[in-house]
Amino acid sequence: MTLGAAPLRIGVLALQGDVREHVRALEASDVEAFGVRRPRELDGLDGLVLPGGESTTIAKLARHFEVLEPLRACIREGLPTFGTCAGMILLADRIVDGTADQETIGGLDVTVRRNAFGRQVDSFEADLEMIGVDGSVHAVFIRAPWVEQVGDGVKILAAVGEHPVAIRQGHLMATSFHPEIDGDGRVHGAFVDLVRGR
Ligand SMILES: NC(=O)CC[C@H](N)C(=O)O
Repeated sequence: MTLGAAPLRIGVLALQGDVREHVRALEASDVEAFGVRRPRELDGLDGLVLPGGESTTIAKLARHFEVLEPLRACIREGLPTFGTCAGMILLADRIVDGTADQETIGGLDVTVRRNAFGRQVDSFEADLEMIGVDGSVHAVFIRAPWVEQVGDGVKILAAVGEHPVAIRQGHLMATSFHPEIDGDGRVHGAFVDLVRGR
């Protein structure tokens, strides 16, 4: 008899945003998923999701809970991490239209523009082709960022017009949209594949 491997453990940063929906979407890929907030809860994770919400608020809360530096350290050390919407902004090394004192966690060699699609199209939905996901992805954008400039190591997985909205750089992945809304878990599945591959 062989023993089954322990399921992967994936944390969802639970400072703000739709944590429960991310947990559910991850569970569709047979992983153990749960909210994390304290530095010690990052110990032993196989992967991490940074949800959408308000990037300025999440960064401030991360400072308050003294988890900002531990998050930076985990990402530097190679923890596979998936940022969605505000989570994409938090993973970006550079942002445009942030607030004056806005901090990010960083790690992705990209410039991300906040609220990029403008007031006319504050929120919209689109069916996209995305590298690594079979079939089209129904993507929900809510005051979403786009990727304005990418470094050499960044692979563009999906775009709206000429604007990248899903990217990967090594152990990091990010989408401008909210795959936990209206999704069927396939985008989270692509992230779980990334985690399994590392
Ligand atoms: N849905 C979202 O996560 C919106 C992101 C938000 N506009 C920000 O700047 O953080």
